[in-house]
Amino acid sequence: MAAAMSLRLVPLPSRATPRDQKYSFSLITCHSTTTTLSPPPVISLTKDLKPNSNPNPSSSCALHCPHFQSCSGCTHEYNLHQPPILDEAINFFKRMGVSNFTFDTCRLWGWRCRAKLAVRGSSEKPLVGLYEEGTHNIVDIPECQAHHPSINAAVELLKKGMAELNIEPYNEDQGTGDLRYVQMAVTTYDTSLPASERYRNGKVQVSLVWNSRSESSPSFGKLNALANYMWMNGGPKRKVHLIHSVWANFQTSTNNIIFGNRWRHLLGDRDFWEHVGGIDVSMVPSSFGQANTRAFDSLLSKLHKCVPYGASVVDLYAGAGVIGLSLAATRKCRSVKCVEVNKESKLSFEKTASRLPTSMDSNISWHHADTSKDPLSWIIGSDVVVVDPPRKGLDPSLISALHSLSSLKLKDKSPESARKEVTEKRPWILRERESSVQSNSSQRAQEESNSLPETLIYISCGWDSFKEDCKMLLSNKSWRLEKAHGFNFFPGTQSIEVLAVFKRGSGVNIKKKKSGKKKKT
Ligand SMILES: C[S@@+](CC[C@H](N)C(=O)[O-])C[C@H]1O[C@@H](n2cnc3c(N)ncnc32)[C@H](O)[C@@H]1O
Repeated sequence: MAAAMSLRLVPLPSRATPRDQKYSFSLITCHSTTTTLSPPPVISLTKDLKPNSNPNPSSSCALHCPHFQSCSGCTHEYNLHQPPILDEAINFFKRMGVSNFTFDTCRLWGWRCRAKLAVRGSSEKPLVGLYEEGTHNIVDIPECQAHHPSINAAVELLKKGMAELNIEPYNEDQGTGDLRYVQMAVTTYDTSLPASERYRNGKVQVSLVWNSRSESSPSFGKLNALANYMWMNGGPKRKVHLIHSVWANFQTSTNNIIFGNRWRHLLGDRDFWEHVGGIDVSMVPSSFGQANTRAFDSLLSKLHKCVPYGASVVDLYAGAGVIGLSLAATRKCRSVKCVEVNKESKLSFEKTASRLPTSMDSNISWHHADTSKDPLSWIIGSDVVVVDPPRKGLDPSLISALHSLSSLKLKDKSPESARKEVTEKRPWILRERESSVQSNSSQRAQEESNSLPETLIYISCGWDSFKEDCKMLLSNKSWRLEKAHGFNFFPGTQSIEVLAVFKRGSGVNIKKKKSGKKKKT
């Protein structure tokens, strides 16, 4: 069984030097145990957050993973509460004018609720894991400490099924074999269990990426047999109900894109629900989902506090709209527009929206669109812009649009002129209706306003791109950085998740500019 953890706050050892005492990190020690997973703790390392000196590994939170170094998934073994990048983040934000940067850490093991794993090797001895750094060799990671334990258990079951049914893993060189990848996503939302037991009893939605074009290919029988094996041995009739559902994805391409375009639900519940940000969230396997469900939930709690009640919000790079919809529900937003390029996310958005409280009076819509095309048209009319781009960061056209806002306001003083210039270009008006979804509890027509956003909330999983984007946003003084928080989304890796809140204008100067302009007219 995978190690679980307990966390406890302990006083500093009496031998601690005055220098050590400055670091709030020193107050935390971790103990790896073999007990089952407890509910996820969230620990805020906020007070006196200072760059780390030279932490002593022996008193730190260690990974304890047998695959460390051979597997490329984790890059550091000790002090998991303090990713090495944290020092740099603290210093960066200080330079950008934010000295009260906070960092929330979360569970250190068993945090990954979503994993995409390559399947290679042979049917008798399948390897299911990640690539070894810089090679095309797969490292088998049966005891991965980052995975939710249900993922490791489901992988073990999969391997047994492959061996029994003689299922050949994919061979990259020859393009032969059946099973290429597997995606394992865990739901920890089983309301029949007490809340304290839900996390550790997570159930797995298994997606088998099959090396064929469709259900009509000759190997479909084998695929069905494997799905049935997993269901019979891990489904609801077993003492330990591990498998939530089984899906197939068909992919024959020789490039390294994991999923093909064709999906088929095979067994179990089609609907997959999780509860984050105060709402029930539906996730189809083809849509983006956050890997660290609990840490995402704590990020959403913090994010909610940054959005005024009744605000009009645009959620760019929205996926299935989890962020936008959770804001709609918790902040009673006047309107929420979600913009996403992956059309597969639409279904999840619709299902999630259908479970929102019926009493909500909010215009909610999801748009299948590329944020980089005419981004200004999405931004105008919103009070708050939320961006959660992929690791590569914001599209340059979006940065330019965000830059141009202050000059726009100065130019277009009359609402009529702004409306004339901007409204005609708005994609949610011009695009085909079927590419968007509107969920409107009051049947009120979509409000169109020409207000410009005062708040920009940037959620980032790519530290390097965030730094560049942040510098760009601040460069022409159209935005200022108000606050920033970090989250330990990926313990054991170099990555952190950042939530940064920008306010429009450079502060005092904006007033001077406004009054100067007034005098002229
Ligand atoms: C980091 S994910 C965030 C998803 C969502 N905010 C969530 O938390 O579930 C980034 C999302 O941006 C989408 N995306 C990437 N490029 C895009 C673009 N140019 N326009 C719109 N969406 C894009 C991806 O498909 C993905 O769903």
